[in-house]
This record gives sequence, structure tokens and C-alpha cells, in this order.
Amino acid sequence: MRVVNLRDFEDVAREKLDPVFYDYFASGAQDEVTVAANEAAYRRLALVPRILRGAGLPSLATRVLGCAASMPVMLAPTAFHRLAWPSEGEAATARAARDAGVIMIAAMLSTITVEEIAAAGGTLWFQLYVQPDRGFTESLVRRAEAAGCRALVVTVDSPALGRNERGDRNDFHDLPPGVFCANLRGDGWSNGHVRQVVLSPEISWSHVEWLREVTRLPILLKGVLHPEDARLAVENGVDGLIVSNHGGRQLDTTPASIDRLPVIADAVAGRVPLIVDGGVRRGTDVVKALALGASAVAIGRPVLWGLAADGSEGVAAVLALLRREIENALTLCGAASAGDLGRDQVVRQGMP
Ligand SMILES: Cc1cc2nc3c(=O)[nH]c(=O)nc-3n(C[C@H](O)[C@H](O)[C@H](O)COP(=O)(O)O)c2cc1C
Ligand SMILES: O=C(O)C(=O)c1ccccc1
Repeated sequence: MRVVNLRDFEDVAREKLDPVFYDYFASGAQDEVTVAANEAAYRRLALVPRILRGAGLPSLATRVLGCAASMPVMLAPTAFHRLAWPSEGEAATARAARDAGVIMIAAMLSTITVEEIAAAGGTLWFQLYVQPDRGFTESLVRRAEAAGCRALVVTVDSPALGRNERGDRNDFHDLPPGVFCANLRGDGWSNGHVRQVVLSPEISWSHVEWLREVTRLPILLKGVLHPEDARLAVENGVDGLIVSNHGGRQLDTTPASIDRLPVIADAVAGRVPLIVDGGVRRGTDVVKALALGASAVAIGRPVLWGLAADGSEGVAAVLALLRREIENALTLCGAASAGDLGRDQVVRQGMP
């Protein structure tokens, strides 16, 4: 099959993957209302091009929290890459990210260690699920720092695990033999089994305050949907926000993340950069997010589809396709860069 866009990669991946692993990657919580909503919301937004601006070819390069990126797209943290590409897992993903010049957010629940991921040499941020054991949490932060990670992404939409019914039907509750949560192994605390990860309802702003003391890395909160929480985050010294519903995998029936971006952008009023993820599949989706106030987007599943299809080269192909689409969409919008886009260039389809 000839692969010409990001969605095509899902078809290739579905053919190659163990159906249980495919379901793990593709699925969301319960009725998967939010999974569908994330993509549907982009379709309901319309782009209004400006004309005759003589913008020339657009420039995609950007900086987010001091990190240079060749385009405003990063790799969202996703667990368990060795389920998609058993031989190398996250190492293959990290090479593609490095070669494309994009930021990879390494998941705490990676199947090789953060040090092994960092060995690729690209720009890495580290995603953390705060564990009730503060000593253990701090040791993870120190490892991420020592490995050269440039920001800490604290996932805050997971006071419990979402109810994944495809996983229940498939009886998929732990990793296959030989695959582990590599960062959680070998210090006596854990042997790397998924069940030992605590998604705790006790995590609160006090943990964010504590992390602020523990590390000098920029801290982003991932999974913000309420503007009041965005305001509180800024007041608590957070450096950036990821507007996200976890790709519809946590609380089902949350709004599409792109539909929350404008209210959150109003609440933070430019004080910290915003990243949005969930349902980004097209260059036009990226342009809509940028016009509505995002500094960058993050992509989750498309990276896993590329990885499952062809390892590092598959991820590289996904990023190359998306880059071309963003360039094309910006050009057709009359914009020389993201900064040229106005919020007035995104309207609701069907509205004037
Ligand atoms: C298979 C899979 C595993 C994920 N694992 C994590 C994780 O460990 N930590 C986290 O913060 N988000 C995790 N996410 C959520 C992603 O970071 C991101 O929010 C989401 O995938 C974006 O939606 P998209 O897949 O539609 O691009 C995961 C998502 C998927 C699909
Ligand atoms: O699958 C996920 O989305 C995820 O974030 C997660 C959380 C806990 C264990 C495994 C994966």
C-alpha cells in the first residue's frame, strides 16, 4: 500500500501489529467518545486564508521553553514502544525525532531506560507520573536531569487509570514476557511491572510545589482542560501547559482538546507556552492549533503507527509527511510563519 498521509500509517500498523497491541495503542476509555471528538473537532474548524501577502516559503523552525525545534510538532509521551517495534522500542523513535529536529517527550513508562533513549542525542523532555513515594519520584527526576532531559512534563490527568474496555476484553493488563517499564527496574523498588505504577488520586498542587523545589528544569503540566486550573498552574510557577485529554484514554466524554485551547489561551494570556495534543493528523490541524494560540502540537498515535510500520524510518516518514503538510497549509494561508496567523483565521464551519 502506498502511504501518503498519517492516517494511512494506521492501516499499515494494524496489519503488522498483534491485534491486542493494536487495540492498546488505538483505544480510549469506555465508549471512546473523546477519541472520536478530538479528530471531529478539527474537522469542524475552518481555515480562512489571507491573500496576496507575498509571504514566500514559510519557516517552521521555532523554540519552546529554550529548546529549538525544526517545526512546531513534538512527540507526545506514549508508553511501551517495544510493543510496536520489539527490537529497539523508544531508541528507534528517538533517532527519528533527532534526525527530524523535533522534541521527543520520553514517557516514564518507556520500555528502554531514559538514559538509553537519551543516547540518540536529540532534544528530550521527560514525562512523569508523580508517585506517592517522593523519594522514588525524586530519583526519577534526577535520572532525567542527568540524562540531559530539558523539561519535566508532569501528567496531571491521571488520578486513576481510565477504564479501557478493549483492554478488558483482550485481557491485556501487563506487558508480555521480556518487556518491562525499564525506568522502574532494578533499585529494589520495583521489577518493572506495570501494576507497580501508581496513578494516585492523592496527587495535588502540593506535589507541584514540591517538584518546583526539587528541580530547576522547566515544568509543564500535561492534561489541563479547565481555564481555572491553567491560571492556578501559572500561579504555582509552572512553565508551560499541555492542553490534553490524554488522547481520550482517561476520562471519557471530556471535550476535544482543541476546543479548550481558546479558553485556556485567554486564561494564561501569553504568560506560558501552550502545547495541544489529541487528534492532530493533518498539517491543517497544526495550523489551526497555532492560530488559536498554541506554540506547538504533540502527536501520539501517529508516531506509534509509523514505528509499528517501519521502525525509525516509519516515524521519520510520519514526521516528513506532517512537515510537508504544515508547509503547504501555511503557504496556502498566506503565512510566512506561525506568528503570521491570526485567531480570526479559524472559524466554526457553517458559521460566517
Ligand atoms: C498508547 C498510548 C500510550 C500513552 N501513554 C502515555 C503515558 O505514558 N503518559 C502520558 O502522559 N500520556 C500518554 N499517552 C497520551 C499521549 O501523550 C497523548 O496525550 C495522546 O496520545 C494524544 O492524542 P493522539 O494519540 O490522538 O495524538 C498515551 C497515548 C497512547 C495512545
Ligand atoms: O496508556 C496510557 O495512556 C498510559 O498513560 C498508561 C498509564 C499507566 C500504565 C500504562 C499506560
